[in-house]
Amino acid sequence: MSRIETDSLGQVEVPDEAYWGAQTQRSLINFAIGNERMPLAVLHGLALIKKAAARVNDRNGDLPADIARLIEQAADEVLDGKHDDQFPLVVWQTGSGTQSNMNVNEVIAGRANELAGNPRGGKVPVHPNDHVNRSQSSNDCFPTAMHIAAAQAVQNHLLPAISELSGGLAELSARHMKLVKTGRTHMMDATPITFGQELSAYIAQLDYAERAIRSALPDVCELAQGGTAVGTGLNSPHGFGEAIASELAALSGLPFVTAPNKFAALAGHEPLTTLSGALKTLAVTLMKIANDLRLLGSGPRAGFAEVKLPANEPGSSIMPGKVNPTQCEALSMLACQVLGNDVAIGFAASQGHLQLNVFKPVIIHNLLQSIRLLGDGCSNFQQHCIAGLEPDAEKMAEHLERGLMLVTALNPHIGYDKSAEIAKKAYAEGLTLREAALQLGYLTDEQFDAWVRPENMLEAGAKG
Ligand SMILES: O=C(O)C[C@H](O)C(=O)O
Repeated sequence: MSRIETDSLGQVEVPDEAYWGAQTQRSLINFAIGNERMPLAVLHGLALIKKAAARVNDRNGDLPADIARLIEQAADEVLDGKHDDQFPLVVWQTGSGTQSNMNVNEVIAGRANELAGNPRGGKVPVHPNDHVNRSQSSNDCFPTAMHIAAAQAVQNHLLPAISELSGGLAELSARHMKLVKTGRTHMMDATPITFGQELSAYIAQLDYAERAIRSALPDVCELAQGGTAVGTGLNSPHGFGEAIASELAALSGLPFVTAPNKFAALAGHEPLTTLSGALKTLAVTLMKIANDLRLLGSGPRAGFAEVKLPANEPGSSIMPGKVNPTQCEALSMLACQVLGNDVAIGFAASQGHLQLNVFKPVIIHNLLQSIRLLGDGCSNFQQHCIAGLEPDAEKMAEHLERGLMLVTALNPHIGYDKSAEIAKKAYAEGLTLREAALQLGYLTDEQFDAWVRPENMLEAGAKG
């Protein structure tokens, strides 16, 4: 069953059960592209704006109090997730997000009218444009919703997940701070390091990424709302931007403020581009961690085999007993996606034409996907990889003993050239360093014991 809804182009048939109106229905018909829905976080961001706008408009005397109350009530239902099925539009629509803004305006009006005792949908007593969209344009609402959604996702999902992974690595690092193993540079044997030291690098790298993300947040907390169509604020009252930003801050608990230049807030997306750059830094860090651990876990017989990754599931459908570094694979795949998303965001953000950037949906779709993947990735990797990861101390000791670069400890005693001769002879003739050194007559057995001590080669100022 259907009903007739109208917009400025005429009449449209809308399913009876839908709260939306003509403009949402037209978008559904005109943009049957892909199956990427507009993220719910953006739609909830828009609903929060409608609620805040109703309050400010009510206070200013720009909306009758009963209409404002109906809008707030319907917006609250949307925010509670009661109407999530009423937002069917895809990302690949108008570049300003107008159709999703209208989708939210129509659903809130459609439900408010029902709450007022009228049939679902329609424009009486609550009109989607005149009342729900009062003092607003999609051009300021949509970027505001983008910033709200991004800030909430970073604050509530990503930052706690980074701490979780960092905490797990810190615990593992502390537990193995004295476990000596061979270091590797250029993928070749180098001087010793402890497993704890090796892991401490990952924690510091995560800290850099986290700091970059945190420092992007203040600009993301600046909101375009109040700029209306082109940034001048036409059709909104004086002070509307400041008033709605503080209303949104109070409603969300996040430190939102009005953007100092509304023209830039509509036409550009520098704050979200910067945030995406910081997410790229985190993806780069996670890629390094995942790659290192799958290398160190390679084997179990014919690889490095210095760490044992948790055996979470059978790895192969054909090779019995094989276990694969699947957590590292998932983490590095999602890092690739985030790196790609950052490229798409960069292209899209560079396409501001005159007063409006019309690549907004693709920016926020990619950005929220990156935040979600990184947050889930950090938590999942902690729980299903780091928490169950154990070093193989025996294998580490074996590699250390056979390693030729312990010879570096002899540099201060016999010089680089003689030390190099020892290493080359040991490698060429399959000897230990000790055997080669003694055969060359460059030092005694006792001197070798005193000078070549991996545990004394782990910090600045140490001399073998
Ligand atoms: O939807 C609006 O409020 C404005 C639209 O994006 C436009 O600039 O044409």
